Amino acid sequence: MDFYYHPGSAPCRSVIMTAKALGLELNLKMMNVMSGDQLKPEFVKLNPQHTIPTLVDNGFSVWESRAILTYLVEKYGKEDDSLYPADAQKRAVINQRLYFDMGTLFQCFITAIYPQIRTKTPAPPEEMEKVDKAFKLLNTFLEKDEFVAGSSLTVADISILATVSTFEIVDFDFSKYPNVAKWYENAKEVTPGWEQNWEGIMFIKKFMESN
Ligand SMILES: N[C@@H](CCC(=O)N[C@@H](CS)C(=O)NCC(=O)O)C(=O)O
Repeated sequence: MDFYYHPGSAPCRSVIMTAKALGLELNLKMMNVMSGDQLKPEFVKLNPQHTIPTLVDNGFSVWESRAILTYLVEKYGKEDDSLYPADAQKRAVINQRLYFDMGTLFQCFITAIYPQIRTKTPAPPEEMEKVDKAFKLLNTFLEKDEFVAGSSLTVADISILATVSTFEIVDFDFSKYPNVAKWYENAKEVTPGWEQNWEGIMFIKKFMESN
């Protein structure tokens, strides 16, 4: 399976962790989006949206990290795999969390935190308010259960773990959100591939320090 990625990208890291959880080997193909690798015609043929992560499984090309995560579990996981169980209501909660991650949590990373990484300027207060609101919501999701979508680790935890850990680049204080802080400590312990995820975070930290 060819996997087009960059270690600094949270969506890419969520795929790496999910593959590890499923015991899958990825043929890693590093892409430098800063220098435009994703715009090369041979890549645009695979993914006209020219985004990473992109997975090519035996000629079948799929992108959008959360679509890749569910594809991998459905194709290569166990029957009724706990990472993405078959039950419609369990799936609905997992999907809700995945869409929350894509549309709200990761989105506010892009608008509030990413510019700080690129230009070292603090985010406008209204952008940081969106971050606060997103983390408060995540804290609420974690009121009853140990994991973001119930009592066991799912692809929603893996996707959100990739996002939440990326906030560490700016030394984000999780202690204001105690359920999130507790979940984060546990998720780091129990998620396969956490070490590779952390290497990606360190990669961005070094990039920030050297620029
Ligand atoms: N929602 C997408 C986001 C993908 C994305 O925006 N990837 C960025 C890198 S993190 C990218 O490929 N940018 C290059 C481009 O859009 O040309 C996902 O989760 O896969």
